[in-house]
Amino acid sequence: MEKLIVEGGVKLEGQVNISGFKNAAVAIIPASILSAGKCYIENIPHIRDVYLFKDIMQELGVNVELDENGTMMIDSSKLDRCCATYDLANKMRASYYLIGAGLGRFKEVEVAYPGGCNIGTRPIDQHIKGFEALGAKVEIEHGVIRCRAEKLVGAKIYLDVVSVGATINIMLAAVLAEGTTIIENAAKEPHVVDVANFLNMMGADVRGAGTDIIKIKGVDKLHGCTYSVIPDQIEAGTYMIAAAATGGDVFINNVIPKHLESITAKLKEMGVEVIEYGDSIRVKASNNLKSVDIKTLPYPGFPTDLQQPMTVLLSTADGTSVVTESIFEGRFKYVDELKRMGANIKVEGRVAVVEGVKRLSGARISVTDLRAGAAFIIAGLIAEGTTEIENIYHIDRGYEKVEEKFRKLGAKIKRIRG
Ligand SMILES: CC(=O)N[C@H]1[C@@H](OP(=O)(O)OP(=O)(O)OC[C@H]2O[C@@H](n3ccc(=O)[nH]c3=O)[C@H](O)[C@@H]2O)O[C@H](CO)[C@@H](O)[C@@H]1O
Ligand SMILES: C=C(OP(=O)(O)O)C(=O)O
Repeated sequence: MEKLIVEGGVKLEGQVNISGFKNAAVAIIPASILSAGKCYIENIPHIRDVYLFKDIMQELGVNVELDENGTMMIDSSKLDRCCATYDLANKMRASYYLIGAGLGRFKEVEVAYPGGCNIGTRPIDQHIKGFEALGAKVEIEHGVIRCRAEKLVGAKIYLDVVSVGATINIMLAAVLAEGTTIIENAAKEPHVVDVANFLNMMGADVRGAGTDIIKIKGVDKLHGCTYSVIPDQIEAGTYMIAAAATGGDVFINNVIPKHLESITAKLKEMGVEVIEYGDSIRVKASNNLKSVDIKTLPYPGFPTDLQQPMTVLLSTADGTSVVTESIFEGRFKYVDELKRMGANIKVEGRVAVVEGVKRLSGARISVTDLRAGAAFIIAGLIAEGTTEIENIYHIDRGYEKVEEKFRKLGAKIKRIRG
């Protein structure tokens, strides 16, 4: 078992380059099977979820190669059905995109129920509602989701909750359907737009992604293409928060500042200087951070995926902050571990009341999910003494070269076996 050992007390300084967006990559990779042509996807991060998806695709019979520079070649010309077993699909959330993509291409698909971070109940009823509206018959038996359709026909689908996964999955199923599909109350997250742009690059006709109404005119066929994944909004936000937490001065490069506006706004409210350049952001912090209230919301609101790092930042700010998690009811599980480091946080349901303390102290802690892992690294960086972080495979799901990037900023962090 690998662990991360973090020594606290260093102000982060220097430059960090942000990788391709995990949540876009893990949708674009399966989306590529909608075409039998070759796709070259650039800026794919070298992370565990991508490697898992590569395994899933290879197991399905797709030819996939990923080079060191992050270009993935996907050739699904030999694929004649889409069937993903429990062992593959259960390892990650995004495996559910094989349902939309497989249904779109073959009108028939079998995928085991998805896994992913344990942060709440995470139903998929809105995905199913969308597939059914397009004409598919959906059955769930023995943990396997089976969808079949004689043909898929465009429909108007109103999502009862704003769901990134359902929006993307319905887009995937609809691009080769007959007629026009309209998704109302669609998610507007940057990766929804990225997937739509990728689909259009393959010859699809998707309009309105990034607004809450997406129109998809079905086309007969898609072709291969070359596409580059957008920078990771959540990785960028994590380094912004880490810079602020350590009182550092960091240039975060290869970002789209617009995607980071909610984080920038909150950091400024706390008294942190945030300067935007074309494709980089400088975060320059002082040691006196003010408390602020946070409420997670669908984009352009504050992202739930940064709630955990943000709560760590607030744990040593002056005064009391209220953090409301409105997306995933189980996303405060990590707080018990933070308390072992001296944080003063009370959780009631979806609300955490954070009383800023003078300092955290290093402890042995265990990662509960991906973003909790990132949050614990930040906690270790601001704590007095040594923090030992266990179960770091969660972090490797979504952060490329994590200790290398933090070390380049001056952090004392190393990975050990034991
Ligand atoms: C691989 C990926 O991109 N993961 C992201 C994606 O997850 P994911 O796509 O699973 O999250 P959703 O946007 O679908 O979930 C948003 C909310 O809708 C609810 N819901 C969702 C679908 C459904 O059919 N029914 C339903 O009730 C969920 O329980 C949750 O409360 O968006 C989340 C919200 O930004 C992020 O935290 C995850 O990092
Ligand atoms: C929750 C996340 O991932 P997933 O949806 O893959 O579990 C995340 O990226 O923070």
